[in-house]
Amino acid sequence: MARTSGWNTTAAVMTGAACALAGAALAGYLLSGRRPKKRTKIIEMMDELQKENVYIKDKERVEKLLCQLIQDGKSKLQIITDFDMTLSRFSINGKRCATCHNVLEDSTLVPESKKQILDELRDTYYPIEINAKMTIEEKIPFMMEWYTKGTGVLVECGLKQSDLSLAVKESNAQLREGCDWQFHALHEHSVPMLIFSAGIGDILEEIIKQHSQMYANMRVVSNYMDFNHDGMLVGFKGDLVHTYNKNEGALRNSDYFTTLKERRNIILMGDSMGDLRMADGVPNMQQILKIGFLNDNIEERLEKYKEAYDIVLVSDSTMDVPNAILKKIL
Ligand SMILES: Nc1ccn([C@@H]2O[C@H](COP(=O)(O)O)[C@@H](O)[C@H]2O)c(=O)n1
Ligand SMILES: [Mg+2]
Repeated sequence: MARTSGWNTTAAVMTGAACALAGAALAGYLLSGRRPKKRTKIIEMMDELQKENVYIKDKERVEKLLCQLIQDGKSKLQIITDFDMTLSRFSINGKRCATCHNVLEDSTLVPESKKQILDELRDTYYPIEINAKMTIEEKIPFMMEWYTKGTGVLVECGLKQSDLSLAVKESNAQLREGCDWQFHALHEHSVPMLIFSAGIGDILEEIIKQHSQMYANMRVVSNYMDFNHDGMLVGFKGDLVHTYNKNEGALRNSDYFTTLKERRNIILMGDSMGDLRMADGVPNMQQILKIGFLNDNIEERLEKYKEAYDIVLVSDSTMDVPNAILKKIL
């Protein structure tokens, strides 16, 4: 078991009725002579949640949720997460990291003439994706247009399956710090993880393989490439997944959620308002803790994110908060 000694104790202390324990304030009191501020709640006791970039609008709700998730334990838990800019990093030293699409679009596999078209598409549609004023319904036709045109251009580039690995290697796509620990821990504790992405499934898996590991408890729903017998890209399989249709299609005819029906508690992680719909197909859901990474257009979107996500992490390049919560549940 890959547990650190710290977590066994913490997990034990935090179970069941012990959720409202007072913490280790006595030492501070004896040292300072001043009456310490009592920390009686889980959200107060978790250092990761005290950071300035962590926003929790309804602390009472999150406290109750955390208590319930901890009390119900790992056997009732499943994870549903977005990939690009949620599991993967948004930027490194101020430079944007590649999304799955960018891995190909910016690679040497794509001729300059096509790059120009793809750049123009990105400049047109990405501002719409992150626009704080438009509704999801207003954005959907634009996302359909972007994804249809963009994948169409990729198909015209004569991409080969055998080139994908090198394209990922040469890109700056990265996983957030702490993903490796998280993937390993979820696998060790047999907690299922659904990765629901409007990126490109083949690239997503390659990024995970190169920077961590694909485990048996992971299931990916995404846009997968269709290659012919010669390994040339000829199209994309199935219905298109874009940023704002994650509530439909892909999982409708699948038995994924039904086989997990006893796992009624969800931790959902995403970076867009569309990601909030990823758990729409879960039957008999009991608790859902929504953790949102806000990476871009921050000021304009913060209020909406605080309304929609239980915990909002602003410009955070790590998995520290989700992992701290998982350490209490697993
Ligand atoms: N041509 C495109 C199309 C989309 N993107 C970005 O991909 C992300 C979608 O993947 P998720 O895992 O987050 O669902 C989204 O952030 C789009 O901006 C792109 O870069 N190029
Ligand atoms: Mg994303």
